[in-house]
Amino acid sequence: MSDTSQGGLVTEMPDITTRLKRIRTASPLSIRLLAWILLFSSAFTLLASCIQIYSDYRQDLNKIQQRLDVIEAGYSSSLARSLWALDQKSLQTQMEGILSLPDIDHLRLRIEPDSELVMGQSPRGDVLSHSFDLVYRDDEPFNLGRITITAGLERVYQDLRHRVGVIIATQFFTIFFISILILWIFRHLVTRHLTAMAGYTRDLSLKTLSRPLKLERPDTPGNRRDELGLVTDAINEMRERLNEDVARRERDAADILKFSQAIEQSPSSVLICDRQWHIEYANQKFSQLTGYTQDDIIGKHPSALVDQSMNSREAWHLWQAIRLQVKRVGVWQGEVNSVRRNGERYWEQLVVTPIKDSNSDTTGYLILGEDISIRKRYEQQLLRQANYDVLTGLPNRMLALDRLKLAIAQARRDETQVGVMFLDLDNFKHINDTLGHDAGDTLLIEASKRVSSCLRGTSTVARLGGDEFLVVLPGLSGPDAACQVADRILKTFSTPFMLGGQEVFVTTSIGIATFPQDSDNSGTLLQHADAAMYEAKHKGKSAYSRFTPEMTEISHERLQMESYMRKAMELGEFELYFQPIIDTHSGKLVSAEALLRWNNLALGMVMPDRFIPLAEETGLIIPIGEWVIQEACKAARNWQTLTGNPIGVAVNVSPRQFRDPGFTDAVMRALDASGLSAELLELEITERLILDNSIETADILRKLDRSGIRLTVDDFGTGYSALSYLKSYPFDTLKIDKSFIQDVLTENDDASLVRAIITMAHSLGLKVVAEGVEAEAQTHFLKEEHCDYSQGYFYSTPLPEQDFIQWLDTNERAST
Ligand SMILES: Nc1nc2c(ncn2[C@@H]2O[C@@H]3COP(=O)(O)O[C@H]4[C@@H](O)[C@H](n5cnc6c(=O)[nH]c(N)nc65)O[C@@H]4COP(=O)(O)O[C@H]3[C@H]2O)c(=O)[nH]1
Repeated sequence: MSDTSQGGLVTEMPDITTRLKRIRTASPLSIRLLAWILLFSSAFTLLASCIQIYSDYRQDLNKIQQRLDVIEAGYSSSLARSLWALDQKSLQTQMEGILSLPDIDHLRLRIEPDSELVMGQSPRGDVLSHSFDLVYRDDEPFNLGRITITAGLERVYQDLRHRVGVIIATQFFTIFFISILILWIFRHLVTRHLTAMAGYTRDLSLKTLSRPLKLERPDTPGNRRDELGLVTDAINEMRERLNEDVARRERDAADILKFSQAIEQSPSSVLICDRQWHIEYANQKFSQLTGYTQDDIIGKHPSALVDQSMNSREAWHLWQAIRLQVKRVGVWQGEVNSVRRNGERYWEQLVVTPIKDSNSDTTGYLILGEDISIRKRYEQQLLRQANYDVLTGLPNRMLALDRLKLAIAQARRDETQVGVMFLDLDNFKHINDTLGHDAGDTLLIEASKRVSSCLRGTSTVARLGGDEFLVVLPGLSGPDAACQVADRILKTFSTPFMLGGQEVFVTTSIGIATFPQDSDNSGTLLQHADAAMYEAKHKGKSAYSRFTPEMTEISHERLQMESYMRKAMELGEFELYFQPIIDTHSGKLVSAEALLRWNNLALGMVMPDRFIPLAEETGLIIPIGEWVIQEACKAARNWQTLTGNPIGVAVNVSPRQFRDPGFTDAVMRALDASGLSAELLELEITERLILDNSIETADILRKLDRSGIRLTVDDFGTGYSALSYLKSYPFDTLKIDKSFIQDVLTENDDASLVRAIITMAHSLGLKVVAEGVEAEAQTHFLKEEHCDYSQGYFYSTPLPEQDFIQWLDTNERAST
């Protein structure tokens, strides 16, 4: 039994507990409500009951009063008669009759003159008395006495109490049950839902956000419109908004994480500074690059990280300039010599930009850095290569010309003179042929040392190529000073050279021209010195000659060539040769370079190196160049028709031609006329042209690029070889000058340079053509180094158009 009862208890417990819980959770509002209902309804019913009881009480009193009035009306005359007749029995009967009436407790009859008859018991408590005279009417009225009837109110009061009790009891129970009913209805319709809402809101968290609030009631339009429905909607809307906010925050957080990881793992070093340029953040790459940890540099100014050899004032000026430019232009880019923690210096390319918020207010600065030390080293090496002669270590033609121009400018200011000497070793070709190239090289090195030993520190001796040297003597007091130097040079050549174990006497011929007497133009001074040198050679070797105006006649030849050239177009003396450009890996033809030849009756076959500079100088290059492009496009279209394959054509463009305002139109016309697609035309532009860095150059290049024409930097390595410039222009291809390819297998320096150029070009997205490939071994090297295309005698020499078509035919058959 006990088990069963315990079992019953156990099973009932949760129900009771939940009920209690519910009552506890529901009680405050319900009980308060119940109390208010009871209070108001009790007060109301009490008031109503009081009014009711009072009115009943008044009615009872009225009834007694009416009864008394009725007694007076009914009994006064019969009592008076009985009294008149002294009929005691009748009187008594009547008085008993009155006494038997309800509520009448006592009668007092005062009979005139002084007797009194009393009947009934005198009531206790409140009474209602009524008296009237007993008058006998005969001829005249006789007042026989006065009767006083007393009605006790005890019964009325008892009734009243009873009624009050009944009313209060029924009202209480009615109110109580109505309240319970109301409470139940209210709980069912309202408070249980409010409790559910409270529970839902209490439990609401990011985990439960996806669960909407649902009340346990039918989903009817009426329910949806009532207050509970509105509050539920409001809570669910709030939940959805929170959900969206949370999702947005999660997305933002994921984005922020992604960006911060990208910055942290960026291959460039990243510094973030606050508005006062104090470093706030540095990424891993920065630490790898500089050796500084975040803690070392946080709060510091970036100027603390630049080259220590730069004094703090310089560093401050540099950062001041950066700050100003960033403020004005919005970005600063440049190369800075920075220092690692271990004191090692390195070059980095910096880009500094402001970080702006949504209101475009600067909140900090971003400094991106890239280690360009390797590129810089190669650039310097290339620059050296471009400016210095590898064999002798002397400046080359280009640098010598620069120095001559500088010396002339300086002399103009100081009103001094500049001597220009052209030196040529006599019989050098003969020595080279008989004693071998090594002896030739030794001679050139030794000769350059002897010439240098005769000069002051401000003078320049340069090797122009072969056995030709140029000496620039700045700040001379007069022309004789140059002659003295020439004398000294001739003297040093009087001692024999040790070449291949033998003593060899080598002499030199020197031509001298002086600024300003002979010319004020560097180019003309060189020509004059050249002419004077020929004069010295004619004099007999080991001599020097000063320029005289008569020597200009020598340039007569040049003038003649110019006049022939002017007629060459009309006479159809120009012809295009084509040299194949081959895919290094597959060995297949990709395109051909158009190379101009001039067949002149008097001069014979003239090579472009001889006549193109003159054509440039005279401006004839513009019509000639236009003709070349037209013919080249026509030829390429023809190959396509013949072979069914698209074969490109590369055309050389000289600087003057490129800068001609009609150039781009001429190119477009040639494409239109031939029907060649623009992608098959490639324009080769020398590196020197882009170095002028002018806006027009960039504009023309971009215009050509937009039309689909491919652009190549020609003769790369012979100019300033600044790879950084290449980034700014839309070039597709870079052509390594043949001078590098020639010695690629014998000179380590050349090999490493070619390797570096290919790597750098590829990193800039450029294809590479190696020019001057003459041996199969070179093609192996180029394949290993992933050089894209090759061109040179190994594949084919430049061929007249008909021969090239034949070559195409054989080559096609060979490759299929
Ligand atoms: N040693 C050696 N040389 C090789 C080899 N493969 C090709 N070459 C030569 O190297 C030169 C390559 O042309 P470039 O560097 O553009 O240099 C060209 C180019 O700058 C200029 N040129 C040629 N045709 C034109 C033209 O139509 N317009 C302009 N503006 N310049 C031209 O004249 C220069 C000389 O042209 P070319 O005498 O035809 O000389 C050509 C070609 O015959 C090789 O394996 N070994």
